Formats: sequence, structure tokens, C-alpha cells
Amino acid sequence: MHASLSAGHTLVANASVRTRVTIPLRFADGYEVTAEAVTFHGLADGKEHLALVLGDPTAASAPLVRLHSECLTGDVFGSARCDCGPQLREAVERIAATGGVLLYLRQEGRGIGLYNKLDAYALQDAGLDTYEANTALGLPEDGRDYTAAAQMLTALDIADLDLLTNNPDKAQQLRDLGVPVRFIRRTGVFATDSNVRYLHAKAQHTHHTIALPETATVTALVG
Ligand SMILES: Nc1nc2c(ncn2[C@@H]2O[C@H](COP(=O)(O)OP(=O)(O)OP(=O)(O)O)[C@@H](O)[C@H]2O)c(=O)[nH]1
Ligand SMILES: [Zn+2]
Repeated sequence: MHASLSAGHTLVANASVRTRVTIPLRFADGYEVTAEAVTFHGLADGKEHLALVLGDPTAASAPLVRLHSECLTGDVFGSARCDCGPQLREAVERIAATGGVLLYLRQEGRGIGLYNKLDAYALQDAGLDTYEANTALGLPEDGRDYTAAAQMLTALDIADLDLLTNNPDKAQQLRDLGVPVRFIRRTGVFATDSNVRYLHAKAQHTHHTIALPETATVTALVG
């Protein structure tokens, strides 16, 4: 990867916008908003990552940005094993309200892919936590790299930004890539009986800022 000075704030190679197209979004709960979907040439990992521009990013001093990693089971089918579906829904509305961008990153299963994630779920059902299960499969706990995200933000002329996340690694990686993350805005906490063990592991192991009540349910589910 060659450093690029012409790209503005990032230390990554240039990517460019390929297509911008308007998509009216309609969610299952009736919420509707219009997004501008943007595709790119030249992304570092060659994946088909998508940007959704919501509201007017130029209206805010620092547009709100979310890096959302693909989760087929949660985003599409509403799986309660994780919090991805509600986080995605929340992010779209919050970003649209102030203006910003949602990057939908093709990083299923924290980068290990769908089939491996489902293998990891099987191991979790046998008692391992979400990180132990990846390791037991010989895979990284979290294989995500946000270089392509930095390229997309640069191509969209997003400079200072506020990042919507509970995951400190996303902000750290972006800053290391030269992206000026101003503030971190926490997402909501969408705990259910089915995902509380997963959320607890993220808070404990990777220092996600997820405030979970120390309820009997949590204690019982966390082994
Ligand atoms: N390997 C693995 N991946 C999982 C599991 N549960 C969810 N995922 C994946 O984890 C990713 C969640 O991504 P994000 O929504 O960006 O969540 P995050 O990294 O916790 O960060 P924030 O939501 O921004 O706080 C998605 O790619 C899911 O497919 C699991 O048990 N194992
Ligand atoms: Zn998920």
C-alpha cells in the first residue's frame, strides 16, 4: 500500500467513486428514508463494500459515520444471536437525522465469512465464547481491516467525522490510517436473552463500551 498525500487526510491509496444511485429504503417497522448508494473503484481488498449517504453530510461540522460489518443472519433475517439488525436500523435513522454515511462492509463474521461464523456458532452452543470459537477453528478472533473504509471516506470527501460505535478498535484503526475521528458516539445496547452472552464477551474481551446490567440472566449465561 502506497501512502497518498493527494488523498487528503488518509495514509492509504486513492479509491474513486464508481456509481451514485438513489435508493428509497423501507424497514420492517415502517421507517422510510432515502439513501444515496455509492460504489467504488480501487478498494484495497477488492470487495464490494457499499456506502449509504444519508441526509446531508455537508450540513454537519463532523458528519456521523458508521462502519457496519456485514451480518447476513442479523441484518437480513433478524437473528437474535447478535445485535447487528437493531444496530443497523438505529444507525440509519441517527445518521439520516444529522447527515452522514453508513459504510456497509463485506466483513461477515468479523472477517471469517458466513460458513465459518456458523461453525463458530456451533462451537458456542457447545460452550465456547465468540472469540474462543474463532480461535478453536484456527481463525483470527477479529480479522477485520478498515483500510477500504478509510479509502471510501476519502473518496467521499469526508474529513472530520464522528464515529458511531462501541468498538474501540474501529476508531483506533481509522486514526492509525490517518482518518480524523473527532468523537465516538455509542450505539444503543440491544440485549436479548439470546445475545447477552455475546455482548458480555465483547465488553470483557475487546473492551466494547456496552453497559450491561449485572442481572441474574447475564450471570447465568456467562460461563
Ligand atoms: N465470528 C463471529 N462473528 C460474529 C459473531 N456474532 C456476530 N458476528 C459478526 O460480527 C460482526 C459485527 O459487526 P459490527 O456490527 O461492526 O459490531 P462490532 O465490531 O461489535 O462494533 P460496533 O457494533 O460498532 O460496536 C458482523 O460481521 C457479524 O457477522 C460470532 O459469534 N462469531
Ligand atoms: Zn450479527
